[in-house]
Amino acid sequence: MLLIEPDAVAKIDSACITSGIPGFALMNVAGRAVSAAALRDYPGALRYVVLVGPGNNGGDGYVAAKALIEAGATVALFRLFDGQPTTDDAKRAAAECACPVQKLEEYVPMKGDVVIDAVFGAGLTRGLPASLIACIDKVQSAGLPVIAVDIASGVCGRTGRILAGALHADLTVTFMAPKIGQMLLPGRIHSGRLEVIDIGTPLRLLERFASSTGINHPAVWQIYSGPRAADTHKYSHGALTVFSGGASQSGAARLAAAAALRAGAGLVTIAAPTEAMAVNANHMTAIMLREVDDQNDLAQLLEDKRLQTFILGPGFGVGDKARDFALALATRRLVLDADAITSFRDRPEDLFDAFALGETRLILTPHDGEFSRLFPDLAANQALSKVERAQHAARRAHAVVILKGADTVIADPAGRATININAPPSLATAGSGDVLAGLCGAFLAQNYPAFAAACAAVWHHGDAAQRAGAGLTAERLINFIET
Ligand SMILES: NC(=O)C1=CN([C@@H]2O[C@H](COP(=O)(O)OP(=O)(O)OC[C@H]3O[C@@H](n4cnc5c(N)ncnc54)[C@H](OP(=O)(O)O)[C@@H]3O)[C@@H](O)[C@H]2O)[C@@H](O)CC1
Ligand SMILES: Nc1ncnc2c1ncn2[C@@H]1O[C@H](COP(=O)(O)OP(=O)(O)O)[C@@H](O)[C@H]1O
Ligand SMILES: [K+]
Repeated sequence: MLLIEPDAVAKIDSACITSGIPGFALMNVAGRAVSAAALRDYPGALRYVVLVGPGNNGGDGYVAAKALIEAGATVALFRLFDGQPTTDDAKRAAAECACPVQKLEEYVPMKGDVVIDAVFGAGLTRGLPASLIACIDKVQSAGLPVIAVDIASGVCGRTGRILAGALHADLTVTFMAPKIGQMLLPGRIHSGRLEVIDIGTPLRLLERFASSTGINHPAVWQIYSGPRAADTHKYSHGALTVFSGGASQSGAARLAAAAALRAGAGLVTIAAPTEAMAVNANHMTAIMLREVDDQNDLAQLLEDKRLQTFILGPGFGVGDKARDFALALATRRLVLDADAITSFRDRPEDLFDAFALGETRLILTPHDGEFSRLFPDLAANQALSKVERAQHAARRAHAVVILKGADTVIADPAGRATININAPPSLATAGSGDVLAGLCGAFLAQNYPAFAAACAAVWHHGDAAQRAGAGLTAERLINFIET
């Protein structure tokens, strides 16, 4: 699904005008859609309180106020700052709205109020003024329902960040397409339920100015999935090898391996050190087991050219061995997770250089902590959004980066990115990252390109968790994977 950045809003606006669609016409549709949503969702409101700002977001607010009055509702309008609106369209909307204007400071919340936030939208450039923050506090402590126009005021539409204060909306009525900041945290939480309104912007303009970032969706990998050919065999359907840690840390590799098998990898092998052979053998049936202690054993394993895909990291332990193994696997497809990521904290370039040439074949799956070990400068750069951090990292590492969290971002070296939105919070459970690594390995082994494999893995991870419901454990999660 398309996403847009706030910068694109003004570009689309002027392209519409060039195409003969006046901005005021769009504003009218937008404002009327807000009033319709308010009447639909809160028909029992005693008063609709419209808070307006100086730009076109405020303009939408004047249109909504006018439409609500025409529908017979009681409306009160409060304006941030003295003076007239600053844009021609907003001036016209204000002039056509008969509702008396009061100062924002004068607003006293009353039971039965429904607040419509039309203060700032795509044009927010800095933290909120003190008078608005005071008003937000009043609204929020009175527990009033809030409908945000386009974006909840205070949320940055590019990063999802809150600079200084922001409203918590119950519903956001947004226009044209969702904004990136409504998908990333904490902006997603501040947006409440999101309703996207087609205000008549031509699709060709939307597509021209849409972000290269989209919402993660099966359309990204659909062309690579499909039924198995009748003459398939287990090697052609993806042979995957997962490296196990020592005897007491071997569970993570088994979780990854079991998830991969469930997700359709044809043949899954755990490569374990001698000390972990018995424990692995005790816990596995369909998964193969192979003894690999050191680099010599690994070199022997790699002589089998059918083995093209590997997972290294879950429970593996941090250190030289993880680093050496990862570098030895540089000509194969590799999912690098957990300890194996941390193992490169002092020499990340060694990893990046090893995978620099040829097709993208490395998937990195860091959570924020692991990310900051490999990319400390990107993690510390407050100007970057989570999407931008992942994009920079992917370019630098010549890898697909899955930057995990409640708003997981997947990025590739070419600048493509998706934001995943189907993951429930029940995934915050020990071992669920190992299951994700297994899913990545499964799709990579089935010859999905790395970006498609990563997107499919993250989506199926969330999908399985949704179906598993409450009381999720990593083991249970695996049983709900359906690909
Ligand atoms: N196709 C379209 O384009 C359509 C767009 N539509 C609507 O237009 C909205 C975008 O409108 P917009 O560009 O006028 O921006 P908006 O959010 O109203 O704010 C800009 C004003 O706020 C000011 N300002 C900013 N931050 C501030 C702060 N922290 N504290 C104080 N002031 C601050 C800023 O001042 P400046 O930074 O320039 O000094 C400027 O005056 C969009 O979200 C949607 O609702 C619809 O009508 C449908 C068609
Ligand atoms: N609040 C949340 N909502 C949705 N998904 C989450 C949330 N918290 C964590 N996750 C997901 O759960 C997984 C946790 O992985 P990770 O941090 O590696 O944990 P572990 O090491 O315990 O397996 C990641 O895929 C992450 O995106
Ligand atoms: K708003």
